[in-house]
Amino acid sequence: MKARLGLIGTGNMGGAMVQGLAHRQDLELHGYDPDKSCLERLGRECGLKQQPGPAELARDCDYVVLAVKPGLAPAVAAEISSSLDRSKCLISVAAGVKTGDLAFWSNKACPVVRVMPNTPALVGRGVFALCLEDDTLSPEQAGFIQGLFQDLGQVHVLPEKSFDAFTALIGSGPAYVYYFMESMVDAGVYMGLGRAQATEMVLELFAGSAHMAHKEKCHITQLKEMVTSPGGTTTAGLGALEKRAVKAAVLKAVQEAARRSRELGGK
Ligand SMILES: NC(=O)C1=CN([C@@H]2O[C@H](COP(=O)(O)OP(=O)(O)OC[C@H]3O[C@@H](n4cnc5c(N)ncnc54)[C@H](O)[C@@H]3O)[C@@H](O)[C@H]2O)C=CC1
Ligand SMILES: O=C(O)[C@@H]1CCC=N1
Repeated sequence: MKARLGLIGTGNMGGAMVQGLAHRQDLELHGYDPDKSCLERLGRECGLKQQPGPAELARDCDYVVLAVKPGLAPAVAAEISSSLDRSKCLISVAAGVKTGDLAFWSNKACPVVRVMPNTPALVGRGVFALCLEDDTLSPEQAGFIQGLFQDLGQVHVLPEKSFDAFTALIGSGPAYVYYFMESMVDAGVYMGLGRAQATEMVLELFAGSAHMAHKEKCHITQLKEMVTSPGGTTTAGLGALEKRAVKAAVLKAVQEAARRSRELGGK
């Protein structure tokens, strides 16, 4: 029998999960979102079954993914609580929202799993943190959930205390990478390259550099040194980055994101 997985909220993250899991023959995907346009598109493209509301979705599904904005999590968890039971599992991807609060809002009706994803899940290359600390979670449920997210990318089982750090670094991470990519493309345009061609070059620069870092297995600093000839162009460029404290700015950015994650969780 197919496992029934329901997504409450099919925006950027919920939608990415639906698209990433659409190929799985052993899953029946359900969705609810007040925005009917994204539900209908996912119905057409991915075979998502539309549900009339969160409570109906929770009643009909074995695994219920809460993919709404963190501020909506208390109300939605409370709304579905009477449709949940011990055989089901509530999975939240909401930034900052803690398992203890989710269990409280949903009246401890079923086990709760906290997940922090990132958007490359859309193309099967997400990085996920899973908090599997709820002791009412069965080994079968834990195994199923790990398998689910392994299908969407790389999985790290982490204690909940590491979630603010993971959220700040990896959940928000794609935005930092795209910010840096955008800056590189703008620099190319500033130096007279065409935007389309500069974009193509920068995308391959990132893809090739990441691929090389995976393959070569040496320290990232060594890879940087391989590019940096004494008295050459790279050391001139890196010197300008150091002068503007870009690494310190990156550390600060991740710290600020972690602070916001704690704030969203009410800490
Ligand atoms: N976008 C990202 O990169 C990541 C997002 N997250 C988390 O995922 C969650 C969703 O974020 P996004 O997908 O980016 O937001 P989004 O705004 O793209 O999607 C949220 C969806 O929830 C729907 N919605 C609003 N009220 C609802 C209700 N009562 N019931 C069901 N659906 C409702 C909206 O129509 C919207 O489609 C957030 O809690 C966020 O913290 C976590 C990691 C990464
Ligand atoms: O910006 C946010 O709050 C969400 C959580 C991590 C990535 N996006």
